[in-house]
Amino acid sequence: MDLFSSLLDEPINILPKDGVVNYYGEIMPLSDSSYYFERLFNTIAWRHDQALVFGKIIETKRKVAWCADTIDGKPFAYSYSGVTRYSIPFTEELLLLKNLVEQQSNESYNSCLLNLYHSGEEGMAWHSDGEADLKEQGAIASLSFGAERKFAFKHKFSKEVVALQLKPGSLLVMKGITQQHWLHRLPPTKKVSEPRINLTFRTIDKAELKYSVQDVKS
Ligand SMILES: O=C(O)CCC(=O)C(=O)O
Ligand SMILES: [Fe+2]
Repeated sequence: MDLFSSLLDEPINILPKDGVVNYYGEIMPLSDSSYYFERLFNTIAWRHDQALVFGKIIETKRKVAWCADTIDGKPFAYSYSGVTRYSIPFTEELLLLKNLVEQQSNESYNSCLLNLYHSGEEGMAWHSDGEADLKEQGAIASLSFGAERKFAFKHKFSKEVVALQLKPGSLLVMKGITQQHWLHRLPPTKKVSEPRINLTFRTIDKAELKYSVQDVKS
C-alpha cells in the first residue's frame, strides 16, 4: 500500500529532531485539487516576485500573491527579502481552503502566501520562514496543487537532509522551533514540465501588519 496515496490517519512528523513538520497526505480528492488549481490559476492576480540581492532588486520567474485579512478592504503591507508587498483580500476559494487547513491542522492563520511555479525549472532556494513579522513559532501550513514536486529540509548545523514528495491536494505543516533549526527548499527539476501552485498559510503578528492605504501599486 502506498502510505502517501491519501489522507493519513495521523500526520507523520518527518523531522528526526529540532522541530515538527507534519505531513498529512492528500486532504482532498484529485478532482477537487484539480478544480482548485484551475480556479487559483485563473482568478489570482499573479505577479513576479521581487527580492533585494546585493542591493539590486531582482525579479523571480515564479509568480506570487499575498492575501491577508483586511479592514474595510484596505491592503496591508508585509516585508521580506528586503521588499514590501501589499495584500489582496482573501477570495472565496482561499477562505474555504483556509478553513479546511485550519480544521485539519487545528491551528488558525490570518494570511496566505501563494506561489505559482510554471514548470519544474522554477523552484525556491534554501531558506527558512523566519521573517520578523511572522508570529514567533507560529504554524505554517503548506497546501499543494498541480504538479507533484520534491520538497526538502536541511538542518542548519548537522546538514542532515530530509525530503518528501508533495502530491496535489496534500498538506504539510511546519511548527514550533522548525524555522530556527531547519532550512527548506523546492529544488528545480527538469523532470517536471507541469505547473504547480502552493499556498502557505501563516500568522502575521497583527501588531506588525502595517496598515497601508497610500503607496499601493495597482
Ligand atoms: O512551494 C513550496 O512548497 C514552498 C514555498 C515556501 O517555502 C515559501 O513560500 O516560503
Ligand atoms: Fe518557505
